[in-house]
Amino acid sequence: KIYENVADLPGLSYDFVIVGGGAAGNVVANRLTENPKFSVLVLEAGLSNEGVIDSIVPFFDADLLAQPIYDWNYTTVPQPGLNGRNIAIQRAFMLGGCTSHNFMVYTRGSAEDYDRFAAVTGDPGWSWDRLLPYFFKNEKWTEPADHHDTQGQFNRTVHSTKGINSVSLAGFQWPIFSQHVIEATRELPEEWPFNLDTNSGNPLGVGWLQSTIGGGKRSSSATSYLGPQFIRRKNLHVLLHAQATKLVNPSHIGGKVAFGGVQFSQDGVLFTAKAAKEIILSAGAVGTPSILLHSGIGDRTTLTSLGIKSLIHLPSVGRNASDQPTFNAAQWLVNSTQTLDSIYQNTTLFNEAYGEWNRTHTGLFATQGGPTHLAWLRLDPESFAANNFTDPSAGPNSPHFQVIFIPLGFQATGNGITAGIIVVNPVSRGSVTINSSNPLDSPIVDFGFLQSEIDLFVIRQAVPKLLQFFKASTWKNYLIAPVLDLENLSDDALDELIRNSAGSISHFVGTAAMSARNASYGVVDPDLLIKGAKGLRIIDASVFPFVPSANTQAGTYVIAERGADLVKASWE
Ligand SMILES: Cc1cc2nc3c(=O)[nH]c(=O)nc-3n(C[C@H](O)[C@H](O)[C@H](O)COP(=O)(O)OP(=O)(O)OC[C@H]3O[C@@H](n4cnc5c(N)ncnc54)[C@H](O)[C@@H]3O)c2cc1C
Repeated sequence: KIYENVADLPGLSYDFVIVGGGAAGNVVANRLTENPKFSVLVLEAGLSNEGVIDSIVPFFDADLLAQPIYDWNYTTVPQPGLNGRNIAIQRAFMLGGCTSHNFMVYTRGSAEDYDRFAAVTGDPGWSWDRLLPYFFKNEKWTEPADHHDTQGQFNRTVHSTKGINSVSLAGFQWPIFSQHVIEATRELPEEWPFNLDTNSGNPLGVGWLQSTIGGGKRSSSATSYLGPQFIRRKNLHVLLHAQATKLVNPSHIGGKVAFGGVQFSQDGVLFTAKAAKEIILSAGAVGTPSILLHSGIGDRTTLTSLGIKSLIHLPSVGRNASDQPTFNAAQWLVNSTQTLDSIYQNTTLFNEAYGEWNRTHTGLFATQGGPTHLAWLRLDPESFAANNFTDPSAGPNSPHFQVIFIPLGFQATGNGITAGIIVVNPVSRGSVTINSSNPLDSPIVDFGFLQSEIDLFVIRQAVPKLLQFFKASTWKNYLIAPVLDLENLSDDALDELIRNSAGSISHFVGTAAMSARNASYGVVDPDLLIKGAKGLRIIDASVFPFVPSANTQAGTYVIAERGADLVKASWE
């Protein structure tokens, strides 16, 4: 059951207390309550997702992001790599976490990404082969809203229809634009090969977009893992408007620190939820390290200087943060009215599309207002060596950059298209720190964007490769002109443009990374237990040792599915 008010909860003592009802937290809550003997409380700081139309209609994703009440409204510190700009950090303040407001793009990454997790943690359980069953537990492959013929658009054998969270091909395909993208892959099969399914573990190439959408509606962790058949379980309680402040009642057991409960604030009043078995932090890559630091888990010197009693000296808390920078300046005006610009510029078309969605959950609004295809590509490995860089990818079958093809030029008048470039293996690292002992103060977040020259290099090298794609003859009568003449920019001018315009694709991870049991760094062991603590685990995007070469929700779901099994294995 979902509660809005702490006074309505039957009690405050549970077997498991999960902090954060986001991508990961709701998976863990669902899986643990499969066992009727386990009682679970989820503490979620944000609002309900129920009935929020901008979270339900896929096309309204951008409208939702523009509403501050559904966001934590954090901003980064000035980013030297972005010429000193601060950038907005989008983090959902609602049940379902970022899966309730994200762009719904479903991508898993490469097999090598997960094999690298297994290698750095020394636990083969994190390898692709061992995680594939967890991808399948998560994914419920669903026919697209328009029931179009999907032959040649995906590989059924790498998907599962038995999971919980819906995934589908787009319910509206932008046929003219899509045809050009596919035709260009035919013209340039060496550089831009078509890939039937980029979610097979071998992502290289260009493939059709897959999204966490089912029946023309967003499928979030709240609508799926807390769906009606689950949330009615007697042993599953979710409390909204409950912001965890810190872990409390520490004791020492066998040389480890155990915490008796989680302190949280509702309407300015503090309460404590007790966990008899485990506390699980799933507050995301910003929230989780903040709670740890306020609980005395982090770098001892920093904590002591803030007047916080240090309980576990773990300097890696809040370090190793990474996000994938994105550069969206490759835009063209096009000779077609069939782009998203037409919908945004024409109220009649907009209302017709909304009417269709309201009647049948089909049409333009049954898919997000974004990409039709994604490409995952490599740069020449020798170009890295020639510039004294080490190849940052997880292996030869993993990409260096992603391209998102969007039939939208962001034009006030006329029509256009955009091809966004994303650095999928950033080497730059940022941090989450605190500068006060008040847990309700905002943490200090640094993305460290483009601090390592190699990240800038990847974008600079990707630009000419991208321009080459749009030289394929199929585009000839379709493209009118580029919005910016990227082709004739000097390297210096391009670097400056990148630093002045790059932004975040909101794939922030790694702030409480897992590492091998005996490693001298890291925050959690391969079982996701906090080093030096007892009965305390982290299950969310904070534990990624590296960001996978993917959008991060699928990877987070999989960490949570396996994480839930690790918890169960300890207690069943
Ligand atoms: C704008 C945006 C677009 C994105 N688009 C995509 C996409 O298209 N595809 C994709 O794969 N990924 C996308 N992502 C990334 C993906 O959604 C995240 O990686 C994923 O949701 C992370 O899951 P999580 O469980 O770690 O954290 P979250 O999903 O953020 O969940 C954390 C939850 O904890 C709650 N919380 C935080 N602190 C506290 C506290 N102190 N007390 C109680 N509750 C707390 C939060 O309110 C939130 O509900 C996007 C992210 C954003 C922000």
